[in-house]
Amino acid sequence: MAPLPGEKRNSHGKLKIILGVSTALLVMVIIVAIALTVRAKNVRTKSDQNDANIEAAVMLKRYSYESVKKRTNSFAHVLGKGGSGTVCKGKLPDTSGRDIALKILKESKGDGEEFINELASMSRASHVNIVSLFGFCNEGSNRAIIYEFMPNGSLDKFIELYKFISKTMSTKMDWKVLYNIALGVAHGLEYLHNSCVSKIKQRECHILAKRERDCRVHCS
Ligand SMILES: Nc1ncnc2c1ncn2[C@@H]1O[C@H](COP(=O)(O)OP(=O)(O)OP(=O)(O)O)[C@@H](O)[C@H]1O
Repeated sequence: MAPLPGEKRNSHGKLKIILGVSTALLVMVIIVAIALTVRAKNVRTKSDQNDANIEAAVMLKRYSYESVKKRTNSFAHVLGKGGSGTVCKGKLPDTSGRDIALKILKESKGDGEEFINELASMSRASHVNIVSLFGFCNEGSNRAIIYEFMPNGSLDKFIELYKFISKTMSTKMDWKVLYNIALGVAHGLEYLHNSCVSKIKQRECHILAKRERDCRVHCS
């Protein structure tokens, strides 16, 4: 049965309403999608700028947690443990592949401002008798500091080993070696004391041995 003229007008009207609503919905979806894309881009740009600002402030390279985890073989080789974290051996996540000691800080709270400020003051200390900083990682609660690797570890253990070797080989300890170690450490401490890096003066310092005659002050 053919539709009555009134029914036909009615279904045309319904179609127009459906088309109108669908077009409005489509336009809304497009606007929301564009707004979300622009917002995500702004957030990304802001976070990139933030990363660049942090790197500039601390004058150190920032590495991702993933890259340091990979280059320390998932923190497999533990060198030692301190009050604030664990130190692992690894390689610098760059093409140099230099040996590093990575200090993974215990789960840390806060927005990391204090961590960044401390890194900034530590990174300003540069001296031949101070253990160098190579970089850092700051991803949420995953925070780590990358130091140059000191193959002979802490000086007290190195001296013990040196004493042991001298004893077993019936040789005398070379006082020149000890004198050079003491001189290097004194130079490092003197630099820290007289440099303008005020915050470092309040830090705990240890002596680590790189080679027989090359010991450096390590501020952790
Ligand atoms: N750069 C490094 N190279 C080689 N070994 C290291 C290095 N840094 C630390 N270690 C080893 O890890 C151990 C712990 O170092 P860490 O800096 O955590 O000591 P700490 O000063 O007692 O720590 P904290 O200040 O957190 O109490 C050291 O005694 C040393 O054996």
